[in-house]
Amino acid sequence: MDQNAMKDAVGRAAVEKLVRSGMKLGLGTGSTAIPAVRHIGLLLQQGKLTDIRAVPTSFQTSIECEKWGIPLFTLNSAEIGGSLDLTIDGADEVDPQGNCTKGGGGALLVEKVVAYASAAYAIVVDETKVVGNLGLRFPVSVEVVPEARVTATKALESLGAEVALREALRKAGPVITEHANILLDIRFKKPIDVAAMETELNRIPGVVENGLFTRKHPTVFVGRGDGSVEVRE
Ligand SMILES: O=C(CO)[C@H](O)[C@H](O)COP(=O)(O)O
Repeated sequence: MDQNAMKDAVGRAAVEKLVRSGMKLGLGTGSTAIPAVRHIGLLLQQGKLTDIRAVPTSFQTSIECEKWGIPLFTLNSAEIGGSLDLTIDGADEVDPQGNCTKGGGGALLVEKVVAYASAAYAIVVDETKVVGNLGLRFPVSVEVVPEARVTATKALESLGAEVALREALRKAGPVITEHANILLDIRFKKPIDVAAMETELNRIPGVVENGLFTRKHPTVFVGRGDGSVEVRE
């Protein structure tokens, strides 16, 4: 089974198991979360789901919801009232405890606000994302105000990280996030205390948010090459 089919299968499995009519849903960003959004859209169009109120985590997700007619709100909308029943999102890496890193698609700031405002949290990944320790192979994303690029880089290096400014692919210069910030990608040489590091990174002046997600205990759906989906509660 190719990777796209695996992402489709894992997104569908999470929606089938967890999404119910009447829910207030956080919808994630990226190539694994979007098939879950599509499946919700399909079920709404078929009348198998009703009264879904969705909060998207990015421009990409909003566009996908618009395509499917999924009703969109913000966390501030009266219809949402700052809390969600469930969020489904992808991840860059997930460890055996369900801690994960996010932000490869640059949307970590709203993804974290939405995740931490959700009663239940589900992560959908393919099997290549499952690791023993976070942040050694795929970098942890750190969203920083542009004015703090150099000072934050030095502070991150003093925590033992290798730091790289995320460059845009088809534009000269850095990636600019949906909140007009830059992203520093940091990689560690040895395993870190992920919960402590999530707090520590946000203490650096100019850091807006970081891509370590350790305060939720998600249900993790892992898509495998043979087409099966493992559910880790
Ligand atoms: O955190 C994210 C975006 O900010 C994504 O969920 C994460 O990067 C995984 O994306 P993909 O499923 O495309 O690999």
